Amino acid sequence: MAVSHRLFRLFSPFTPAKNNLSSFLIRSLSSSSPHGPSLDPEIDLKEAAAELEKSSSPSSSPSWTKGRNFHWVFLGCPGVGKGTYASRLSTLLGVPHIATGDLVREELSSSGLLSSQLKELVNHGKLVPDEFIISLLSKRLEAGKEKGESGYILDGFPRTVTQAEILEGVINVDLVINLKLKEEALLAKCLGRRICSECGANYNVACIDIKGGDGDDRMYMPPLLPPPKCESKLITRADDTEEVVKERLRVYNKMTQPVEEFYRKRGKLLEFELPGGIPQSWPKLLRALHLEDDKQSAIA
Ligand SMILES: Nc1ncnc2c1ncn2[C@@H]1O[C@H](COP(=O)(O)OP(=O)(O)O)[C@@H](O)[C@H]1O
Repeated sequence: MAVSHRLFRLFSPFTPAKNNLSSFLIRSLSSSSPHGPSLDPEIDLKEAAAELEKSSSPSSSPSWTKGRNFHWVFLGCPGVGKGTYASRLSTLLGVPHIATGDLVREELSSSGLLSSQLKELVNHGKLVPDEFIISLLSKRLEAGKEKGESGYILDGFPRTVTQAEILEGVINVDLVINLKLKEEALLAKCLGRRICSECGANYNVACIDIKGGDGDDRMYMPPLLPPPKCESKLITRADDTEEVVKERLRVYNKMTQPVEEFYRKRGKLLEFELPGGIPQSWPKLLRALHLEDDKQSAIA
């Protein structure tokens, strides 16, 4: 039996508590999932959306720069820099950066059968089942809501049209930033990625220099090297090998690219082509978002 089916069987008995975010996300999933039995066929997405509207903070501000109830999503291929820019915006806007990849990796660090089955998927560049990711994200959003979080920047979710439909049914996403980068740079950026095993900070040892030509500008991305305190603690993600990155790029094109179209049709997609490294891209991204960062020269 395929790993994803075995995992679905592990998750399908999940019975969420009533009247909370997890409950609505999971019940929405069960009524829309094309590949699994329904947990509660009487609940539909509209009902979930209406209930959530009552229970969550208001999010209908027409301007994405108003207030702190940002519900933003980052899309983009592996290695494009979603984590880097989502985390900078999260600091600037004072809303949490929620990366489903981080939630998955935390889960993988626990032992047990489920964790080893998930590891098999992640380390082969496959997506984990929608049920699992919805369950993880729901728990994270619930915990945030209890702490008074009233907005967030999602990174790595949604990654399938099913996930996007579910999210759209329960939350009013204001803006989807679709980061783009020359394909030649993506693989090099994933292979150069390093993480500090102690503080979790991300670095990149790749020095990318793509010659211009045919109307294209030269693209230079200097390495993002660690400070001395992290230098000896750097690790590489198990899924950042050449073979697995190529598979992740293939999976992105097949499963996640349709999500771009999903948001384009709804007028929520902001396409942003990264012109180079952080010093060039960050100010340009801020301008595209009509944001200002007083400290930008210090942190670029
Ligand atoms: N929304 C999601 N749906 C399914 N799987 C996910 C999702 N988010 C993260 N994952 C799993 O976690 C892995 C790592 O995610 P992430 O850190 O976002 O990687 P990337 O650098 O490829 O964008 C993915 O390859 C996938 O296995």
